[in-house]
Amino acid sequence: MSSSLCHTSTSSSSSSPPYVQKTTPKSGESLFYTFPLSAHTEILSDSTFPTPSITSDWVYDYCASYEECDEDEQSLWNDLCMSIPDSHSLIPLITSGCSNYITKTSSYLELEELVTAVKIARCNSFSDRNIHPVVSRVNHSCLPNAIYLPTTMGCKLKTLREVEAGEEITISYLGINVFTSNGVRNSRLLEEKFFTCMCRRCSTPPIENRIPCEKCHPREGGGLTEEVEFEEGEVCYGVVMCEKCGEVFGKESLELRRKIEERAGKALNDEGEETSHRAKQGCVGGLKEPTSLRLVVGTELKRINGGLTLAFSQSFFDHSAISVTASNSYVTAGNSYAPKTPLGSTIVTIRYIDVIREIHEVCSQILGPRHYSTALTSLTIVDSMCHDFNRVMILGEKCDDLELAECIDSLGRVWNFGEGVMEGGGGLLCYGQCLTVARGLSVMGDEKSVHFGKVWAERAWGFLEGLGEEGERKVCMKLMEGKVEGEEGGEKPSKKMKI
Ligand SMILES: C[S@@+](CC[C@H](N)C(=O)[O-])C[C@H]1O[C@@H](n2cnc3c(N)ncnc32)[C@H](O)[C@@H]1O
Repeated sequence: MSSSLCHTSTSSSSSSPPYVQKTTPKSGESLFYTFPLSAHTEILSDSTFPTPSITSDWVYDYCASYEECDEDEQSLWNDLCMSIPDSHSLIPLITSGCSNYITKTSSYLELEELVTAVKIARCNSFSDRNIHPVVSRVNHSCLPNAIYLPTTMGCKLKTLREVEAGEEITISYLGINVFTSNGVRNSRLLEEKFFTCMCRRCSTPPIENRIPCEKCHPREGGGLTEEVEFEEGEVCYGVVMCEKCGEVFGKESLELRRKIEERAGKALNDEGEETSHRAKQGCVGGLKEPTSLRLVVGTELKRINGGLTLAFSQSFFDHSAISVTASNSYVTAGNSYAPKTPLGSTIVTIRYIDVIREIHEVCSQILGPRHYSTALTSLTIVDSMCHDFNRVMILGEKCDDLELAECIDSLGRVWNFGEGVMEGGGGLLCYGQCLTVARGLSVMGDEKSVHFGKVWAERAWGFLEGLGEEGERKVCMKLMEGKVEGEEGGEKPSKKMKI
């Protein structure tokens, strides 16, 4: 598409907006843009409704007959109340033609009405509180062509790629989970937004959860080694069947993999209420500072087919650390607090990031490098390292070169994963971390590092050019010119990650 033919601004000379709202059979009211748009163009900006809140108290107050409900109904009420964040918006009720609910403030709502109202609020609000008159009509796609960006007064939508005239505008409601498998994405959408997505990505075979074949993969007696992992030419992958030898993955093996995947997902999504709320809808996510968790470490050995011996703590599947080993012994990677007694159990305190490191090790060895759990746990580790690098650089010091090299190595794989799963997904997934390593390399000061710093800055620029904040863009531009951090009053970039 020629960019000269593309619409570049939302300020159309005609009085009607350059988009139309139409009803589609698959997803209800939808937004279509009338003109072609180039990548990273502002589509529209929107206001936010004032947001009176529906609190748990509110729900109880307006329950018609809680006292009169039978036990099952009361339990439904209780679940409903538990599920309402305190700042939930009342406005969706108005926008969805439920304004009669508002006028009923002096009377009570029936349970069924309220359940409907809360569902409407759930489906239409951003960050669990903001309703936007136009943007709340934008549907979801797992291959979105637009991104939601909050602003001080409301929000705006920008294109992620070129959009053809008359094409539907879509965003992702999934935050970082848009990089997960078809099954995970859809169970989240069903649970949180009450629909099943049927976008192009959902109807094609998944690539985000491919696992190495147990039969033709050379890993007798243990997990994959880093060395083997990345000789991708020799490694065969499949979701339920190996693409090369046709071996069907056994039930037990898939079950174990599913459990590991679930555990990783739980760790990634449980890291903080704030983060998971932010990641729920719209596109702003973010990884929090590592927090401490109390862990129960117990160990048992389990043999699965293919000669792989896995020693894992039972509590790994609840909230704990895990160990992988090649033989009958076991190790507790990086966890000096853990007891060396198999089947024993004790309570230890371990940092969140250390749990992620252990889970990542398991994901990497059992699920392989192409699996989203491996990539996303790796991203969390990279993000944590970037936090540390930023702290060091604020003090005017250089990053530890070995740590920086390790971080860059992992970031390269995360980037490739993002690019493979979604077009332009590398930037979407990790542009902030790319910028940090670019700074780290630039601060190193030698010619080679500065050169590689430019390469990483260019990667970040692919996203930041049209979608980043001004401060980030300035820093990125300086790094692309090969200017060392701090020169000419270079600003510190935000370490925040946006999804
Ligand atoms: C924020 S609203 C979007 C506007 C909505 N289509 C309407 O009619 O008001 C979210 C709701 O739209 C529907 N929806 C959004 N994306 C969808 C998709 N990819 N497939 C099916 N339904 C979708 C679901 O009912 C979802 O709960």
